[in-house]
Amino acid sequence: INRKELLISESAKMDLMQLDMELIGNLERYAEQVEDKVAKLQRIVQELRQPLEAAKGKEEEYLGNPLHSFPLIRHMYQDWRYIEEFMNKTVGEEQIDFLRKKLPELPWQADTEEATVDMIRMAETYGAKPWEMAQGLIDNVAFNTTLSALDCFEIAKMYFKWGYFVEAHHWLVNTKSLLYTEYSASYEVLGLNEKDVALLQARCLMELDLKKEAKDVLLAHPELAENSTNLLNQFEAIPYRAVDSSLFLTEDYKRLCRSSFSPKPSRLHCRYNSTTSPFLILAPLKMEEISLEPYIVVYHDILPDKDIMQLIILAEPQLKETKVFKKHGATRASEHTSLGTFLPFKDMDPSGEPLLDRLTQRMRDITGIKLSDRYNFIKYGFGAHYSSHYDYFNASNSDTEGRGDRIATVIFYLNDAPFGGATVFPRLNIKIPAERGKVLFWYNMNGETHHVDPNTLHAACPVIYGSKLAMAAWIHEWEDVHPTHIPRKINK
Ligand SMILES: O=C(O)CCC(=O)C(=O)O
Ligand SMILES: [Fe+2]
Repeated sequence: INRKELLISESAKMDLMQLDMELIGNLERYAEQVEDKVAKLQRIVQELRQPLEAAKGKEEEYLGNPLHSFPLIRHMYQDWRYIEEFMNKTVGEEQIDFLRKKLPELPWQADTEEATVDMIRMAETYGAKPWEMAQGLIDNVAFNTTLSALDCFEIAKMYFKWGYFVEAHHWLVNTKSLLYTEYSASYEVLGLNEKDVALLQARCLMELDLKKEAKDVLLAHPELAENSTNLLNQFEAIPYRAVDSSLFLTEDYKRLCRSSFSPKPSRLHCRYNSTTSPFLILAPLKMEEISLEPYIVVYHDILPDKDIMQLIILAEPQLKETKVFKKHGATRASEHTSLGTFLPFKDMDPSGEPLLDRLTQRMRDITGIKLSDRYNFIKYGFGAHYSSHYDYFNASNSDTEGRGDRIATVIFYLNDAPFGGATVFPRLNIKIPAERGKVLFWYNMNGETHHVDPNTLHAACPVIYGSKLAMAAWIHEWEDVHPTHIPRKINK
């Protein structure tokens, strides 16, 4: 398994499940071996006890019989030595070894942290309450799964780390109620105990200035009650120093992503564009103008199913992690969690070239301008997102050299992402649901002045269920742009 792909690639997760199954089987064999030893020990206990039980109350008479005293002496001399040996013998060493060897292949702490951040991003973006999330309910999508007390505790700890004490406290309350209601014999083994939960809960309450409540939590716990005053004083003396969260979700982003926000039917009507290319006079185009400044338009039904299928077949085997990290002050935030690949790629199936050429030509017919040489195929799985960003660089770099900045963006939607996954423009109150066959096009820069337009800030909402397949491509300023085809300020 490529570690980094653990969170997003389905095949990596499949491998992980396979390994989990193997480890469970191994643990079961271990338990059988231990059981076997226990069964033997219990049988021996019973056998050894029998003669003594028989002698109870008539010990002298019993020992007078050499047929009794001989076995006693022999047994005492011999058997206990063997029993000691047997007791000492470890069982299931093979299984312990197997587990030890597999440990390095298991997810690491960083993987768990990232997965926890993804869960929190889902909860925050879609406004899912801890108990809803624990029941598998996110933004009105019901999953057939639940979170355990251990899962909830992890989320609580992450919130605490960031100094989100109210949220941490909610998740701790949830952890507690799961601790009590669930069959929890295994929690002790798995390192979760009520004491730790209560301690963190008291700490949260102190940070929230709820001293009395904090004390009550400690008093309710037998191991903490005695020490409660001390603990509270300690908490008070050293206030917790929170670590910056790496979420950076704006209210507008959250509002737009939620299913409670449905895109307004655009007041601008669909029209048939037959101006950019003679080709389109014959085949008019269904276009939906979403905004005039910046110019944003959605084209419907211009990607045939056959092409979509072929694109997916081409790209799937090539998908790699495309995580983009951006520095936000002192922390590195994962901006973008998805799998991706550029098309074309080296040694691509030759049938891909004509397909991509056809797409480029199609977009040129439609928009009047030529897309860059490469398409960026993206696959977002559960929780995968792209946080708010601009597509322009507004700086010179290797991408802009000789061809200018990304003046326009095209997004092809290659499947339906019915739950989450919309593209949103938080500053424009615009939401484009990810629907198969649609093409979204917009200008990042003013068509005349080439000034970058900060209102083009956009993002991809986290995917709640299934995956989202899309393809992005960019048009650069000086790259075969036919200025007559750039819409002028239409609304004047
Ligand atoms: O997937 C989306 O909806 C947006 C992707 C995007 O903004 C990008 O690739 O730059
Ligand atoms: Fe973008």
